[in-house]
Order: sequence, then C-alpha cells, then structure tokens
Amino acid sequence: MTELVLVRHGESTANRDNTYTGWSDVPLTATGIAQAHAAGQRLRATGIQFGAVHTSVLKRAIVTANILMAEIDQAWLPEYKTWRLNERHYGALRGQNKDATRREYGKAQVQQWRRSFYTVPPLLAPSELAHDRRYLKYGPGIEPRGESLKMAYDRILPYWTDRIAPQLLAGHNQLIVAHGSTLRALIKYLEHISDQGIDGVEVANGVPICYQLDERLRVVKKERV
Ligand SMILES: O=C(O)[C@@H](CO)OP(=O)(O)O
Repeated sequence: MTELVLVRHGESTANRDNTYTGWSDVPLTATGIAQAHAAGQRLRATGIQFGAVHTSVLKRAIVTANILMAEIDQAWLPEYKTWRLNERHYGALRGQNKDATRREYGKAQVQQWRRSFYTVPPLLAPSELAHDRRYLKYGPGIEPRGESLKMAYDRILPYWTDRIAPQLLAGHNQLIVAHGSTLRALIKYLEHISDQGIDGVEVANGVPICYQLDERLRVVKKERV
C-alpha cells in the first residue's frame, strides 16, 4: 500500500481578488501562507514519510510545497518542478474578474468555462504569449493560448505515468502540490470520474487529500486531513 497526497496551494492574490489565474505567476496571500502552515501541521500528524515532492513551476504551488516540507520536517526531500503540473491555462480570461464575466457573459457560460471538461476558454492572441524562459527551454509550443480541462489532463498524464506512478509502484509515497484544475484532472484519473461528473468536483486551498493506493494504484481509501 502506498500513500499519495494531493494539496492545492494556499490562497493566492488572484483567489482573493476573484480573478482568473491559470499560468499567471501570482504569490500567496498572508492567508494562503497560514493555510499552507496549517496543512503541513495536519499532514505531519499523519506521519506519512514521502519519497519525493512534485510541484508546478508557479510560485504559489512551489512556496506552498516548501512550507509543507518544512512543517512535516522532510525539507530534504527531492522536489521536482514541472510545467505539466501548472494550472489549466485560462487564455484571454486571465486577470479578469469572475463576477464581472458573469455579468457580461452570463452565469451558465462562466460555469462552463470554469468547470466543463471540454470547453476551451477564449484564446490569447499569439502576440500575447509571454515567451517566458521557464517554458522556452522545452522548445516552441509549450505555452498554450488557453486550455480546456481535457487539454490540461492530456499534458498532465504523461508526467503521472513517467514520473509519479513508477515511484508509487516502487513503494515510495508521493506528495503533489499543485492547482485546482491540475488536481481535478488527477482526481478524475484516479477515481475514474466521467467527463460530466468532473464538473462538480472542487478542490479547496490547503486541504491535503490523502489516498491509499494498492499495488495496481487503485484507490483503497481517500481522506482529507
Ligand atoms: O483561476 C484559476 O486559475 C482557477 C483556480 O484558482 O480558478 P477556477 O476555480 O475558475 O478554476
């Protein structure tokens, strides 16, 4: 039996301001930092010993991961950062206020943009891409102009298959510190949730989700701590 723990970062400035975030690299708020410490203390009480930590290349997840690692007194763990665990890219919605878009486009459209598996948000223009050097090293085409949850799922899964699943199969517990929709994609995969069923799944900031997995990585137990 191996343990897999998923944690969404603490509250970010964009969460506080109710704006679409995606790949925008926004910091944690003071509340978010406190949530990360509290989550780490609860995780420490479980006594889980991890083999490695995986996070995105966005600071709200990285800082949360570092706080968690310190709180569980496993700051020495290998920590792997990958763009594949970045939040789903919100395209041209990034930076806009969610309530303002509800007023402009209607609640149903916003709910579809936020929670449907297949809906792609309005795309950024090619000229609006950031060409950030953290992505350029992978070559052209890594930075999306916007992603549906399905598109994010498809780029997350290879990292699961190549880097996380083999560690779990070898008996090493793994901690993933990522984002609301990255984690919804992983939860969909782990729990075999349908394309429609994933609409209703929400992941709270700073609440560790602990899975016990069997030797074929089937979920035996799920618990929030
Ligand atoms: O803005 C975002 O990138 C995400 C996560 O905060 O929000 P949503 O809940 O709309 O998926």
